[in-house]
Amino acid sequence: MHFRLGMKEAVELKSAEDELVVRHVATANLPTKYGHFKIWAFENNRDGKEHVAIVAGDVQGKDDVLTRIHSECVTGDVFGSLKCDCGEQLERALAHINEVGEGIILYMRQEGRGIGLTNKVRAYSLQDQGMDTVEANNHLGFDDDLRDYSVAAEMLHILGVESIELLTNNPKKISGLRENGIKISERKPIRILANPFNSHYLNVKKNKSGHIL
Ligand SMILES: Nc1nc2c(ncn2[C@@H]2O[C@H](COP(=O)(O)OP(=O)(O)OP(=O)(O)O)[C@@H](O)[C@H]2O)c(=O)[nH]1
Ligand SMILES: [Zn+2]
Repeated sequence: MHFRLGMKEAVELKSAEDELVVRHVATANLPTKYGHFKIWAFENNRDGKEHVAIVAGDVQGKDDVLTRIHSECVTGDVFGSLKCDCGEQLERALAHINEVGEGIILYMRQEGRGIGLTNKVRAYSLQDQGMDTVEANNHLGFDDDLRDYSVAAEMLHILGVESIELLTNNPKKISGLRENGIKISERKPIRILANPFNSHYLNVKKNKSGHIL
């Protein structure tokens, strides 16, 4: 049978297709050098990336759960790059949440603030030639930050937290999560000492990207 959708049905179909769906797929024990956690794997229809949650203790139904939303940084998190503060922030957050005994790290695969690893290396190459982080992104045709926090917010909803204390220096993360229905009772800063390779980067984060440093 042949039929045509009216405008109203077509619009409804489109919004149903666009609706964000995040699903919890599996949970397993994850012993680490920082302590024992559980790892939760999720899938979603927005970016198709494999975001995970690292969870200490029982967070379901709890208020003020200590939480870090960490954006993937392969260079910093894996290779110990000194160009940024990511690796140290991740280690600090894992150790701190383990100490407290209850908390969440969302490891979001938003490499390079959402431009991906290859483009971040392109940006680093421009930085080698004198540009700062923001200029390099703009030169490549990207905004300085492409991250969106809707998938992270849905992961927190699925984990069942009532409210969180967010470990961050980035006010955009706070507003991005709040816009997606997450209650943030407090912001907790992460203080990392600068080194000769990242001091300029940290200054740009403070002066151009609005980080509280
Ligand atoms: N495009 C680009 N991304 C970078 C650069 N340096 C680090 N990143 C990425 O930036 C992300 C981390 O974001 P930051 O702005 O450093 O910090 P944040 O996560 O927003 O804020 P905090 O919660 O305070 O850590 C990671 O995905 C890194 O890969 C860079 O020079 N260019
Ligand atoms: Zn980094």
